[in-house]
Amino acid sequence: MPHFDLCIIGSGSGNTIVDEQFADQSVALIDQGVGPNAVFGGTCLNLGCIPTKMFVLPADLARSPSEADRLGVDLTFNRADWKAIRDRIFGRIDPISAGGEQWRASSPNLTLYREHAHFVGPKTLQVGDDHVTADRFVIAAGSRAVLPQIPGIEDVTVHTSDTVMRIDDLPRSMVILGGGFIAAEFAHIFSAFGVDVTVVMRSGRMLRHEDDDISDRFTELIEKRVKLVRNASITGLQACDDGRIRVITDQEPVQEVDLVLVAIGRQPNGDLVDVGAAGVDLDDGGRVIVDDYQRTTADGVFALGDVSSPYQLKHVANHEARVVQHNLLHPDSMITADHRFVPHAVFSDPQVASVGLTEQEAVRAGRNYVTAVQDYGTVAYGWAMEDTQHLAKLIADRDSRQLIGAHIVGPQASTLIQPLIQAMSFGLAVPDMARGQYWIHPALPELVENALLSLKFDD
Ligand SMILES: Cc1cc2nc3c(=O)[nH]c(=O)nc-3n(C[C@H](O)[C@H](O)[C@H](O)COP(=O)(O)OP(=O)(O)OC[C@H]3O[C@@H](n4cnc5c(N)ncnc54)[C@H](O)[C@@H]3O)c2cc1C
Ligand SMILES: NC(=O)c1ccc[n+]([C@@H]2O[C@H](COP(=O)([O-])OP(=O)(O)OC[C@H]3O[C@@H](n4cnc5c(N)ncnc54)[C@H](O)[C@@H]3O)[C@@H](O)[C@H]2O)c1
Repeated sequence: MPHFDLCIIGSGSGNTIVDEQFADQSVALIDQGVGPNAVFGGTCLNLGCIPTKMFVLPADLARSPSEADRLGVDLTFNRADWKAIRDRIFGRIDPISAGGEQWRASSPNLTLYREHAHFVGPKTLQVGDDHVTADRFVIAAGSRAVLPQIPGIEDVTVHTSDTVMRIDDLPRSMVILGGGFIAAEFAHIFSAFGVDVTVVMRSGRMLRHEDDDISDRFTELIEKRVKLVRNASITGLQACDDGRIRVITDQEPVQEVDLVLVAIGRQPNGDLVDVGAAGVDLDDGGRVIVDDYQRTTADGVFALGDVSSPYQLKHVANHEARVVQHNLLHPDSMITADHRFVPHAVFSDPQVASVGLTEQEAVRAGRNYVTAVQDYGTVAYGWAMEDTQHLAKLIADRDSRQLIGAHIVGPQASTLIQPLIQAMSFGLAVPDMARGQYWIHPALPELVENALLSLKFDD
C-alpha cells in the first residue's frame, strides 16, 4: 500500500499547494478530471471562470453596435463565428491543462493519480484498485452541477456549463433554467451571439441574492434582451421529431427550443469522496465542515474551495489554498482564513459586482446604516457614455463611518469595486477614502468618489 507524507484530492486550487517548499515530502495528487474529457486542472481553468470570461469578451463586442448607436457611430453586427471563438478559447486552455498535467506527472517527489478517489477509512483512500495512505490529506474536490428531477429529462440532451461551451454550432433558440450567476453570464453570451434565449426561473427576478436595487436593475436590463419566465418551474421535457426539445413549464405555453441549459447551482463533492469514512463531517448543505484554519473534523485532514466553502468562488478557493499551504508547512504557527469581505462579480451585461452586506442584510442585522445610490450618468465619464441605466450603491455604518456593503451594476463593475474592497479590508473610513486621495478626472472611478461623498452621516 503506497504511503505518502501528503495526499491532495483535486487538481484545481489543490494543485497550487505543492511547490519547492514541499521538496522533501512525498506527495500524492489525485484527480479524476473534469468535464466530458476528464481534463486536469479543475473547474476554473477548464469549465468555469476562464472559458466563460473568454466567451464574454466577444459577446461584449457583439453587443457594441447598440452602444455605439447611442453615441452616433453606425456599427453592424454580422455574425459570431462560434466554432472559431470556441476553438480559439479551448485551443488556448487545453494546452495549459495538458502542460500542467505533464509537469506534475514528471515531478520527482509527486505521484499523480488520474482516477476517482474515495475514503475507505481514516487516512485511507481507495484510488482505482489501489489503497493509498498518507500522514496528512487535503480535500480540494470541488463541486458539480446539480441536475433537476424533471419528467422526461433522461430522454433529451440537457447541457450544463460543463458541456455548453463545447457545442459544435450555435443553437437558434435555448432555454436556461435558473436565475443565478451561470444563467446571467450565459444569457448574455448566447443572446449577444444572436440566440433566442428564454430564462425560466423560480423567483421573480434574476440574481435575487444581490441587493434588491441591483437585482431589480439587472433584471430590468437583461429583460430587454432575453425572455424571462418568472416564478416558474419546468414540469416536463420531451424530444421532438426534428431534434428540438419541447419545454413545458407551469407558466407559459409550451416552447420548442434547440438547447436546454441547466444552471440551478453546484453541489459540493464531499459525498462522492465518502469523507465520512475518514471521520470528516459534512454540514446540512453537504459541505465539508472546516474551522478557521481550514481543518476538518478529522485530525490531519484539511479542506478548501467549493467542497467546503459556501462561496464557490475561485478567489476564495485560492485564498484558502494559501492558508492550507502555510498550515501544512507551519503546524505550530497556523494562520486563519479571512472571510470578512468576500467580493464577487457577475460577468454579464450589465456586469454586477458586490462586497459586504446588502441593504436587506443590514436591516436584518439591525445595523444603524446610511446608503447612497450614485448613477453612472452623474459623473463626467458617465456623461461621455451617455449612461442612463447603471448605478453604484454604498452602505456604511452610521457610527463608525466604515463601509459595510458596496454594490455596482454597470460597465466595469468588477474593476470599479476593487478600491471599495480595499477600503473595507483595511478599515479605511468613508471620509478618509473620499478625500484622502486624488481621483483621476474624468475617469470612471469618480463614480466611486461621488458615491462616497453622497453618504450623509449627520442627517
Ligand atoms: C461556469 C462557471 C463559471 C465560473 N466563473 C467564476 C468566476 O468568474 N469567478 C470566480 O471566482 N468563480 C467562478 N466560478 C467558480 C469557480 O470555478 C470555483 O469556485 C472554483 O473553480 C473551485 O475550485 P476548487 O479547487 O474548489 O474545485 P475544482 O477546481 O472543481 O477542483 C476539484 C477537482 O477535484 C477533482 N475531484 C473531485 N472529486 C474527486 C474524486 N472523488 N477523486 C478524484 N478527483 C476528484 C475534480 O476532478 C476537480 O479537478 C465559476 C464556476 C463555473 C461552473
Ligand atoms: N462570476 C462568477 O464568480 C461565477 C460565475 C458562474 C458561476 N459561479 C459559481 O458557480 C455557482 C453555481 O452557479 P449557478 O448559477 O448554477 O448557481 P446559483 O446559485 O448562482 O443560481 C442558481 C439558480 O437556480 C435556481 N434554482 C435552484 N434550484 C432550482 C430548481 N430545482 N429549479 C429551478 N431553479 C432552481 C436558484 O433559485 C438560483 O436562481 C455560483 O453559486 C457561483 O458561486 C461564479
